[in-house]
Amino acid sequence: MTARSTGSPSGSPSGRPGPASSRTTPPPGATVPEPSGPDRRDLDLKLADYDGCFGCGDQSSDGLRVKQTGITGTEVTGEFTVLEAHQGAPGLAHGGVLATAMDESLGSSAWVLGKRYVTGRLETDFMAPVPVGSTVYLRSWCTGVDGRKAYLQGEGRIGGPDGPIAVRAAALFIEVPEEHFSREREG
Ligand SMILES: CCCCCCCCCCCCCC(=O)SCCNC(=O)CCNC(=O)[C@H](O)C(C)(C)COP(=O)(O)OP(=O)(O)OC[C@H]1O[C@@H](n2cnc3c(N)ncnc32)[C@H](O)[C@@H]1OP(=O)(O)O
Repeated sequence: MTARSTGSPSGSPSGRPGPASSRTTPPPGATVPEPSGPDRRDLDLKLADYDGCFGCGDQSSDGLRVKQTGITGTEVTGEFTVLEAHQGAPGLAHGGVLATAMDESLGSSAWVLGKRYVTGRLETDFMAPVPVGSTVYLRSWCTGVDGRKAYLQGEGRIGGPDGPIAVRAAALFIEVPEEHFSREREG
């Protein structure tokens, strides 16, 4: 696997600091590997096998049903529409729903790295309220990998890929062995 240097973190469109704390910022020397995960066709097959995810599955009527729309390097784009079931304050998306959408998006970007990752830490900045009925455009990318730790950032924009930023996120994902998931199921 070849590697390139860690890119600089996303800018700060509002003058606020970026979303990443020291725990979600890659250490010096961390690199972003070339993705070795699935191509688009494999991805569709994989998702067809797994409808139960609250973030992207089709089985949960109140789930977010995030649709992944593109993969370029480690950057994954997706979108979902805010339903009434996703409200916090009347008419507005619940912050936890937006955090879940970011977890899904960041997790998809980790997934294209080609290993099994779970979210260890998730940080979010809520930048603007999101009305029910809005489509939120998600974008996440990897900022560095250091051993078992993958660092990711992402954003959700309202109404279009270039719309106003509603939420920004930074996360640390941890690589786990396959047994992680069977162990969790067995309790
Ligand atoms: C393209 C589209 C594709 C779509 C495909 C589907 C995508 C699906 C997307 C779905 C998306 C949804 C995804 C989800 O929702 S995943 C579900 C939510 N997450 C979990 O359930 C994870 C629960 N936690 C655990 O299982 C364990 O705690 C893990 C496995 C994370 C670590 O326990 P483990 O015993 O294995 O390892 P360790 O404790 O030695 O830690 C290892 C290292 O990591 C560091 N560390 C750990 N935690 C933190 C922290 N919080 N901040 C800072 N650092 C942290 C730690 O200090 C250590 O560092 P060092 O001492 O080595 O330096």
